[in-house]
Amino acid sequence: MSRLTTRAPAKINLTLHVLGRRPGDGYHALESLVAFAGVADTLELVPGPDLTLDVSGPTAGPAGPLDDNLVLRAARHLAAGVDGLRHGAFRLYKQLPVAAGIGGGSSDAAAALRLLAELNGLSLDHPAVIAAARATGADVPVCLDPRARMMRGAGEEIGPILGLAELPSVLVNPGVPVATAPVFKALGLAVGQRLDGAEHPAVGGGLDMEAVLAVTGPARNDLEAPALTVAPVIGEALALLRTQAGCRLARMSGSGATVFAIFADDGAADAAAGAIRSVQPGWWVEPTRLA
Ligand SMILES: C[C@](O)(CO)[C@H](O)COP(=O)(O)OP(=O)(O)OC[C@H]1O[C@@H](n2ccc(N)nc2=O)[C@H](O)[C@@H]1O
Ligand SMILES: Nc1ncnc2c1ncn2[C@@H]1O[C@H](COP(=O)(O)OP(=O)(O)OP(=O)(O)O)[C@@H](O)[C@H]1O
Repeated sequence: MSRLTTRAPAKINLTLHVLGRRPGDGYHALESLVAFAGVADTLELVPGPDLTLDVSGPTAGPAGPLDDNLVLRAARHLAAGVDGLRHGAFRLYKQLPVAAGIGGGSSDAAAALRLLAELNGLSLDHPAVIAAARATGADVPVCLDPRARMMRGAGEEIGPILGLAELPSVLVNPGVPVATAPVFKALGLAVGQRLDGAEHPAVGGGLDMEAVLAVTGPARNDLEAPALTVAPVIGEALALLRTQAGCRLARMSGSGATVFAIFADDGAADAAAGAIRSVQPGWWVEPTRLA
């Protein structure tokens, strides 16, 4: 087999409810409606005897040391679970912002597992693939087959594909890296603590845009308030999106700092992206679709 390639799209939490903090590992129990954007990193794999990684692209530097890259970590986890796993040379083109709440590293890791699964004739629901995804990070399982779904538990419970309508959107990252752990910590929950009334509304399949807005509008991202204490500029990004014509919903993704807005149509999303870029030329601003 020659070169294999795949895209690693940005993950967007359209909603994120924190139900409490689990006894044992102290991870937070979540319910989140996750969708994926048209903007992506790209990953290729040239099969060969050595497991290696080369990273290029505008955000290659912030992604950190090669040896710690989530692509290699995921590959090592899979190799530990599959005797004689075939691997090779990965090449990652990194353009998603890093430490940004859009699961860039998780999506890269999941992309690596997809390519390795393809090379080795493993299905994505093979127990070793799922175990490697879980061991690599909480967001990796939902990124394995990147289509809109509910995610529960600490990220390990993945619901069926929902088949959401494509949502014209704009993603905005105000340029401040935000690490995930301090945002969860700022919630201030004790291990074992449960939050009452935090349940997520039921989400059906095949929703059109109005139905998605009807479900997501009254829902929340419970990490938005703690993230705002860590990076107040998130509030400026949200305010700027909310003043754009055709904005139907604006919210933070994941643990921030990236915020997204859903627009009435692609034209409104493009116009909003242009307007935001002209006011904030240093920010990462991408019109896209979520699904
Ligand atoms: C905020 C989300 O992005 C929402 O999709 C995820 O829950 C976080 O996913 P992630 O970045 O892949 O998270 P990991 O790298 O596994 O964990 C980073 C840190 O976040 C905290 N963490 C993560 C997930 C979770 N459900 N509860 C947590 O408390 C833990 O302190 C953990 O040490
Ligand atoms: N391929 C990669 N891309 C980005 N970051 C990586 C990668 N591999 C390792 N990292 C490290 O992982 C950390 C988290 O980066 P990432 O961009 O995945 O965060 P995030 O967008 O906040 O993720 P999430 O939404 O899952 O919380 C970074 O600080 C970086 O050093």
